[in-house]
Amino acid sequence: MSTIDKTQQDAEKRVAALEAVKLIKNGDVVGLGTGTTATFAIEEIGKQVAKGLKITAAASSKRTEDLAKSYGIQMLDLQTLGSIDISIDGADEFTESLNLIKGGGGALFREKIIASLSKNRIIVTDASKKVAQLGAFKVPIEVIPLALQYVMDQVAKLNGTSTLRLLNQKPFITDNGNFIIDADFGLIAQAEHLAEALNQIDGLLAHGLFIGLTNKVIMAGGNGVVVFE
Ligand SMILES: O=C[C@H](O)[C@H](O)[C@H](O)COP(=O)(O)O
Repeated sequence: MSTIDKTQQDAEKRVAALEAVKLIKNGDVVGLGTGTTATFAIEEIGKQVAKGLKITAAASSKRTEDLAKSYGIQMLDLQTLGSIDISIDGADEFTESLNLIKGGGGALFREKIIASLSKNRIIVTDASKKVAQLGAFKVPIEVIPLALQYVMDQVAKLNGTSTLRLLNQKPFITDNGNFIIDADFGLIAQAEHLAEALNQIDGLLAHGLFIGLTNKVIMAGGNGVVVFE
């Protein structure tokens, strides 16, 4: 991607994020996503908190938690939360039917917990994330390390090709101490079925197919903001 494209994409991410933050009300418990788009939302929430917005929040990753704290946002422990009023997060791909692939940043497990707890799940994206069919982006899968080969073999039975995610030539380690494999299933004809099949695999902590976990996608593109709900 050229610098101009990246600048345009960042501008779109920011517009979408700011639009989502307008939905937050005083007193809300807010779920904070992870990634570059969620970061724009967290920065804006921080500005609103400085101006007097009263909220508490839960983070989907250590880096989000650190960022939110740096903006003075009061953080809650996800472990003790029974419900979240609104969550704002990014996505790697989405369809008009509001199915997503998430986990490009490796935060999918906590993001899924936040989405599951949340009453109003908002996804913010630039226009590049909209697809007719999921699957050009590989499906991130968080795996308990000792089950790595087993999970890769099960993924192969579902016609997926697994690649262990690396960082500095070592396995990428999630906030939960696990590995990520990026699984290529090609274009996914029936995302619901694949999600169900992946859910059955022991040792697979979470996969990046988010099915029925989104209320609204706010997408910003060259022609302004489009909302899918
Ligand atoms: O684990 C990371 C998350 O699922 C992100 O929301 C996703 O990867 C999109 O990230 P970004 O907003 O940086 O494109």
